[in-house]
Amino acid sequence: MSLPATMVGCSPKSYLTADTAERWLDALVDGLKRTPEQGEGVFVCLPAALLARGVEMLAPLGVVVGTQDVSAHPVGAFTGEDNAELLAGLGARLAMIGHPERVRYFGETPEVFGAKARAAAGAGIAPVLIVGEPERGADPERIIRPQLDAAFGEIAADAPVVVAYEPTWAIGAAEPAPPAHVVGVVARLRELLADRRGPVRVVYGGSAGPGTYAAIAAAGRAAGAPSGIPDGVFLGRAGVDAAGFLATIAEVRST
Ligand SMILES: O=C(CO)COP(=O)(O)O
Repeated sequence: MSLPATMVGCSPKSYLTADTAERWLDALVDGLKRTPEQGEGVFVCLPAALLARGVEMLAPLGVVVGTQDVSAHPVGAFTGEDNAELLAGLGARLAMIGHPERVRYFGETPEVFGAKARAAAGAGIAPVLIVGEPERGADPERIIRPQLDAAFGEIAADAPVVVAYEPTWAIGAAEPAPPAHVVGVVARLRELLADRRGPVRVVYGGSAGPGTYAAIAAAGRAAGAPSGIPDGVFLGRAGVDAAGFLATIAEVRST
């Protein structure tokens, strides 16, 4: 599977209901249809219950649709689970793995993340690996290396992956991580990812919204570090507001 060169996306987490999801999808379709690029370079990671509807509405515009989770288990007697074959068959091309909210609220471990990455990649779904240090001031590389290893130990070197740098301390925060910090970590991440043989994209997430990508890109240029500029941003709250998501998409496309 190929990945778009630029990737600007949203995980609406568990903010949506049946009604608000329909309005959100309608507003995205409407906004994207007004742009020449339509859904090119846009991705969404939806709750599994909204996957089929999201694919139906957004995939025709070229939006890459994925999920926020994937079962670590195969097809079989695992009540409540959404196996990777099922998700892939419904049109999922991405699956988020390793989000700190999965650790905090659901007790997921690096072993579980590895098993989920294996299941996703085995079904042709690109893992969106969420990595980042838990506290402000912690050494990002010391944390990120084992996070990457947990997944890369389980998937082929040529499997496509998206790496979302999301420092835990910047998720659900008042502001995103400082742009210069993001540039430094993303530049190092690209070095750590250099031996991947398949497509790799690096995005930034954590209180991102309109203005975040432009600020990071400006910091990367000012530092003379183009490799520190991510391939896009990954929104949570700010993207649940369709206007905020569309504004961010326009900004990334024009930066
Ligand atoms: O966790 C996130 C995306 O996965 C980001 O969430 P917020 O943008 O709401 O901080």
